[in-house]
Amino acid sequence: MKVAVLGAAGGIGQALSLLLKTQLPAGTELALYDVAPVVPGVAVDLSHIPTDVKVEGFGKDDLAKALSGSDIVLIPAGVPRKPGMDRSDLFNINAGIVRNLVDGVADNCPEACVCIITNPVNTTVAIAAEALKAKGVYNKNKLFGVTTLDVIRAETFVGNLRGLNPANVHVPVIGGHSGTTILPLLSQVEGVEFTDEEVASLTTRIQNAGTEVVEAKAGGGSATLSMGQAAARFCLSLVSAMRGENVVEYTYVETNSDDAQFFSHPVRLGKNGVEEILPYGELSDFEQKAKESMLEGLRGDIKLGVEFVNN
Ligand SMILES: NC(=O)c1ccc[n+]([C@@H]2O[C@H](COP(=O)([O-])OP(=O)(O)OC[C@H]3O[C@@H](n4cnc5c(N)ncnc54)[C@H](O)[C@@H]3O)[C@@H](O)[C@H]2O)c1
Ligand SMILES: O=C(O)C[C@H](O)C(=O)O
Repeated sequence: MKVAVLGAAGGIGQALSLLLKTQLPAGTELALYDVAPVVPGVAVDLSHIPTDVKVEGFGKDDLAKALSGSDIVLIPAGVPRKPGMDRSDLFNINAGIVRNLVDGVADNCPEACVCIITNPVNTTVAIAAEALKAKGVYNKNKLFGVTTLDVIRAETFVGNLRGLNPANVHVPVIGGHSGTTILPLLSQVEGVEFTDEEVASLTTRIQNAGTEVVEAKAGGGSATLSMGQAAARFCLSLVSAMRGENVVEYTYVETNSDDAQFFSHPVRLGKNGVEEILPYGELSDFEQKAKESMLEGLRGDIKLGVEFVNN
């Protein structure tokens, strides 16, 4: 098994690579690619940790070597937000970065599962899909927008509010990954009841959690450590599924449902990526209204990505 991290020298890339070096199964290869000249050093640094995961660093001219033979490609390459920006403000820079890297995936490891972290995820996943289609290698079961951070935040905030261990709390989060497109299904949290006021304030907190970090970092970037943890969880779930285990994660995938072309659902992962897209169940009146009012924006975000590649 080979896992490649593109953007491995960045805030997310380094945290994620550390977690993968210590948690991937023995015998895995971990390829770290970045345009930043520090990337070989990040790989050397990690290589001194005594696990049976072989780490190699690849500089900007070696994308093909980094990707060749990869089974899973994680993409956190690109610029993060500063205070006052929306995720959509990152489109101008990050759209081209994702397009180029996904072209590299199509040329060097077209069968790999591709996990997009770079914002705006609502749009960059559509860009990745269209780029893979243009190369004739798109498989909708192998393209994922990583929305796990919304899930782990929701679990943390609910656990903290109720004095529960967040590790034992499970909160479905559907939709997209920005503002009101992030829709936590608090009505489905087992064993916990919320007042209407709690639902409203928790939903807003989960939707604005990225901004909470951006403001707290005061110009120093966005979530990197919690995102590293979230992406590692998603990658390790995918690895387990590829090795035959039964794993379900919430992730932004092509559904072609009435909601939107791409939508976060509970997804049963398997040897070939998406095994089955599971229904997200019954919504409360609050959740149904919140879903209806965000769909147009989410569809617009997706259209922007489709047009970026095709126009
Ligand atoms: N999906 C999510 O939930 C989520 C969460 C947090 C951040 N993000 C997004 O992840 C992205 C990265 O955030 P970060 O904090 O790690 O940023 P960062 O600036 O710390 O790191 C980004 C890295 O990408 C590299 N890079 C830039 N262009 C590249 C290219 N063409 N090829 C390879 N590497 C390239 C940079 O050299 C840098 O090392 C941002 O777009 C951010 O908005 C997504
Ligand atoms: O908020 C951001 O810009 C980064 C990320 O999408 C997050 O949710 O933390």
